[in-house]
Amino acid sequence: MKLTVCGFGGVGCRIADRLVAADGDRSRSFVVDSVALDTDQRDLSSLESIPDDRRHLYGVIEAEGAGVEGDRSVGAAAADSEATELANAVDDAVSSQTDAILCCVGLAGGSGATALPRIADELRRVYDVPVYGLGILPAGSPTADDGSTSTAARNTGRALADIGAATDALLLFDNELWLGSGDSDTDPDTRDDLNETLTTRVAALFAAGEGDHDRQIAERVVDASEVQNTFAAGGIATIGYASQTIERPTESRFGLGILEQEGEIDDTTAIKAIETTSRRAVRGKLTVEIDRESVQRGLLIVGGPPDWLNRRAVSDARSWLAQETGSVEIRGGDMPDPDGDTITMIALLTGVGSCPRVNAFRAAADRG
Ligand SMILES: Nc1nc2c(ncn2[C@@H]2O[C@H](COP(=O)(O)OP(=O)(O)OP(=O)(O)O)[C@@H](O)[C@H]2O)c(=O)[nH]1
Repeated sequence: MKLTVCGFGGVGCRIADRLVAADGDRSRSFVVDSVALDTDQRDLSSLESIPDDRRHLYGVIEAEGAGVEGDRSVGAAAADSEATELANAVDDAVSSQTDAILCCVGLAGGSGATALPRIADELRRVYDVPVYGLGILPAGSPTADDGSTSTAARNTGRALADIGAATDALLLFDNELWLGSGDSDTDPDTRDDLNETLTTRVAALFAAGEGDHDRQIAERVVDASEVQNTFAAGGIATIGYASQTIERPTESRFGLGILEQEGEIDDTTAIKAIETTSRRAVRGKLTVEIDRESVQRGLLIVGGPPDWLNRRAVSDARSWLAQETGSVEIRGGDMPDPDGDTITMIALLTGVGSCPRVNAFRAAADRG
């Protein structure tokens, strides 16, 4: 599925930048073009993969090129004063190839989270393609023991409401869930690790439907419309991901290990590998923790060498996901990788009705 990737604010631009870099590293390309919009000149300059002419500093009068330090009212004023320029900047990065526009943002900040809903509204009015949000929840509890709430928590609650309403679906990543103990999500090394974890999952999902230079055609290739139809449930979305290294069996033609060649894999081994990987993807850590029974739609993508993609096992894994989520709309697809040595499972769960962290941030915003 081909994306125009947009970064809004410091966090959003860093993540968009990582996605563009990840796209350059893989054989299946999913990025059509990219754009970075921020009020902070230093953050914009530190990007590595989004081209210079796609980086736009805005709100110089309001923020003086130094960001807004979490102040949503300054961020909103900056976005309002240059709304047309920002929309035009995204416009330049959208082409006839674009299947969807992905808007990345840190929900706790002041610039990106206030600019995104304004621009997303405009993009949805102009384009036929869906506009998806990719939002980062900050680490930490939204409410302190004494009942007080931080600016970051209140900002996040407000951003969830605004961006949720302005986009076709909002994919979330929760820093708290993925943070090692004692780490802080403001530490540059830690946030690079978080961004890597996120990028791996998001890139795997969107690259899944893209051709691998016509190598091997899957029996059931993931189509951009499958991803779009899954996201069409709307609301909150999350990704589950697991991969398992497989050992290809070898046999020797003359015994005693002479002239070893690849042997056939037996069904039981392939079925077991797909079963365990799908369970790990869905029951393991998602990008944001949700109540799995509140999912409306799901997409399960299975990647690996074609002879390991056992039809029955793949179909059983989908049925299992339907049971696990109580959803009747589970789509599926293959991502064959003839030279690969891993089974990869990507589970996209959408239309989430219950997400405890989202509820907690919304409550913090209501209280504040
Ligand atoms: N996953 C991730 N989280 C980050 C990153 N940088 C910051 N955060 C988290 O996002 C929160 C907000 O960070 P800020 O730096 O204020 O956000 P920002 O995007 O620069 O803000 P604006 O540019 O005003 O939109 C931080 O408190 C961290 O919780 C990052 O690169 N990746």
